[in-house]
Amino acid sequence: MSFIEIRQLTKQFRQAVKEPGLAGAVKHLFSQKYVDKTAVAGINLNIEEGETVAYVGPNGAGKSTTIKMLTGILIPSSGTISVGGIDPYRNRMENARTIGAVFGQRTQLWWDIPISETFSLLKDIYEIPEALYKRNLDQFIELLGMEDFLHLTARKLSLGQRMRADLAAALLHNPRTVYLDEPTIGLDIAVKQRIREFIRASNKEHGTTVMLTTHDLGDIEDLCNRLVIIDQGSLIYDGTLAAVKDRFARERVIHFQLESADLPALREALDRMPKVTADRLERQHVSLRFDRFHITASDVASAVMRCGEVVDFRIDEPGIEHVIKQVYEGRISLDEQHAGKQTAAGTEANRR
Ligand SMILES: Nc1ncnc2c1ncn2[C@@H]1O[C@H](COP(=O)(O)OP(=O)(O)OP(=O)(O)O)[C@@H](O)[C@H]1O
Repeated sequence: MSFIEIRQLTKQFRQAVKEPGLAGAVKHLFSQKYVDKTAVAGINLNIEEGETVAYVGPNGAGKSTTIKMLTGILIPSSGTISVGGIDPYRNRMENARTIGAVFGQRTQLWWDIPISETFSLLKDIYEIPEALYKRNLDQFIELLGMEDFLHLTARKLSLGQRMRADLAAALLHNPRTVYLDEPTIGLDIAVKQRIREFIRASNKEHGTTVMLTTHDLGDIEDLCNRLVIIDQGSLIYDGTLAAVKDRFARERVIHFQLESADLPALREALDRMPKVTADRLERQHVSLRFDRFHITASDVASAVMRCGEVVDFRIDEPGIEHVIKQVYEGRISLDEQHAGKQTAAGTEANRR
């Protein structure tokens, strides 16, 4: 049995349908209409203890809803969840003792209490032994650089300070699992780095299982050994980031700086070349996107040189950000991976 087991997990929300304007609002008072919105549509997922999983997808894909069901905040419409043998919703108290959660958009700190006192209250709530509390607190203060704002109330903290304090509060009791929903949103790069280092250290030192939702590809690259992509409530990929990169980093963009170019001739030449598209087509700047498995960079360059005088050129590989965006937008299908052809940890786990 895996540490986290999710079976056929589904969540539907009832959403009120209102016609626009005041008339619509009044009409709704007398005859309410609702539609059922499926936020999570039959997800199956196994996660082993100590894994660091990025749970990503476009806006509205169902990420936060899944995390809320895992933390026991929301009850599934159907399906089951087991986290370390516990059903998070039915055993909310027991579950809460073994997990930590950070929701980047909302703080869990007491607004009007100094951060140091919040930590001390959490010690009592979670019944953290004195020695462990002291050791964790000292380490967290140092790793997260919190010394300067421990005496301030949450209300007075900057976003970056607040996120660090939230993270420390979530991990003070050494939870076996942490759910991080956008933990680096809106933060500058220095604070992001600190937070990522802190999460890495916790995973390494305590074997904490980490499930992270993020729109920041840097978070995934720095922290996660497994990538799960969800779209419209369903899993569309479960594997490694490296596997996505290997398979899809086939696209290249070649940029030319030209003295001048015969654009109509170049357009005609491009029409004859498969899998080559123009990102930019101007007399002095041409950027062409091509599939390196279909055509070589030198063939693309030769075609451009026949239509103009090339002064300089450069070839770019697409970042993983671009690849994932294309997956979201449905331009790249990951069905092959999802069918289990790859051997990534996730798919292996899901076969068991
Ligand atoms: N309490 C709710 N009531 C009604 N619909 C909801 C509720 N919570 C979420 N939804 C809907 O469920 C879908 C999934 O929402 P969810 O917040 O899980 O997406 P997400 O992947 O976390 O998106 P984002 O990246 O924008 O945070 C969305 O269409 C959303 O409008």
